[in-house]
Amino acid sequence: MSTHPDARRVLDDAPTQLYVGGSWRDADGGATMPVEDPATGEELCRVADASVADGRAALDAAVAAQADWRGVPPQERSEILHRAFVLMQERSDDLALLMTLEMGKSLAESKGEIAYAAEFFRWFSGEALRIDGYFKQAANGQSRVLVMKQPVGPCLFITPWNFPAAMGTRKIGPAIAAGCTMVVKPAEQTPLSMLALARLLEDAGLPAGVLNVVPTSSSADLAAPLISDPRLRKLSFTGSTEVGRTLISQASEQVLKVSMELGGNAPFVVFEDADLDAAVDQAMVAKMRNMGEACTSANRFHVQDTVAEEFAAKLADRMRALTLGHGADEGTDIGPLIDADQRGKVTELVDDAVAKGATAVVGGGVREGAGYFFEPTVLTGVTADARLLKEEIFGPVAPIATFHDEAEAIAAANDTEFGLVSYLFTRDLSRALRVSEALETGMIGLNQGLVSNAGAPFGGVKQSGLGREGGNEGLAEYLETKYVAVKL
Ligand SMILES: O=CCCCC(=O)O
Repeated sequence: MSTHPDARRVLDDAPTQLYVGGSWRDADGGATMPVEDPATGEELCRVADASVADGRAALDAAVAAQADWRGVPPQERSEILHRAFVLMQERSDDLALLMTLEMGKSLAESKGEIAYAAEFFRWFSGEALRIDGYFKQAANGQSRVLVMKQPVGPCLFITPWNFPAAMGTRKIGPAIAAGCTMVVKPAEQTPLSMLALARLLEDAGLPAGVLNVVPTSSSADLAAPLISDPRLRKLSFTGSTEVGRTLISQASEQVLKVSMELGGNAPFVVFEDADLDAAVDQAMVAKMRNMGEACTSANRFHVQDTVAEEFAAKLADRMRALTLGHGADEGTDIGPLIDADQRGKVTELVDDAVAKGATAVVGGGVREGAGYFFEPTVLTGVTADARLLKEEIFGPVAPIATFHDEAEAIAAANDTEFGLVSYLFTRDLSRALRVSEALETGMIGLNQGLVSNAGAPFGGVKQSGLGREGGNEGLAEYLETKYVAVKL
């Protein structure tokens, strides 16, 4: 258990029941599941473990609330979101500590995530006021075209453990703005942050039944009947491509609208004309944010051969200087990975690269002792057949490969079935635009290692997903377009 002076209080105050139809209640039969501290492996508390029947009750509540909720004026929906934004800032310290306890990231990172998560409430409180349509004369002058936007209807959100608040608010924010009701199934490892968000939205005045939260240890069993229920109108998921594929196929039965934020394999491309120190600074952000447990994480570094050695040495120095520890402890830079499975996968990928000829300049293995720690690692001499160039690492490991010219860099960057984000470092404007046009990803960090922004369209191409979250595009995902042909 963390020695942070507020840890016990924050855990004792945290809601641990299901939130359904505006009431807090136990799961069917009183079932509970443990929440573990990944830094120590200890049980922090127990949370209600929703059954299939609890999931159905949550959808019943969302369906029952939909008719009234869509009639609530945009200004009221906007004000609820704005109050939620303010409350999130007021509660930031406690929400961040709760997140660190259940997820492991450092307190500074958790505070950063709470601030980022709150921005989705602020952004969509504005967007709620800008839902429009249009009226025009038909081309032949004989009739009129009236176009209106309406809420899609009840949604199911399946959210991940790596950003337990922000991946929720960027679905919940636009759904509230558009007038949709929802059921949220948070990740089994991190239910506390989502339940705390439900309490916050209740305090912000969100009417009963608009948001329902059902943590469960039986995700697939709970989700499947909801996805095949004809009353559900939309499914939004953030997580692996493998699970996303299954969900898309289940959703096809009812021709559900889907938004999928799936896996990534982000290339971080450094040309010899880049500002190398700035590139190293941004590499630390792109690689080490969230201990590398992010779909946006720089998965592989492609560095021009003339500067690769210098880049690797500078990156290794920065990685060596990081302090591993409990996320709630003063001075911790890097927390643990989420669980033994995740750490096992990272270990396997690093061992594979080393067996095929890579060298660990720093790190390379697990940190022994309690918790799921993995050392910050830089690998050089990574061969083209190493699995970690193709698979998402989701850990603090930076493999460095080299390229000779621009064409080779683009080919290497695009050599993946994923297409979420690329990072590109160059001081040559023409090259920056040329390469940006050639990169097959939904987002590009140009001379910066972070693309996240509530006001921008986040999302991928290829097998990284469908749809966009954030920006104006994020609201459109929750609106249907209806056209009325008007005979004068
Ligand atoms: O795993 C994906 C998380 C994306 C976090 C972000 O929005 O930056």
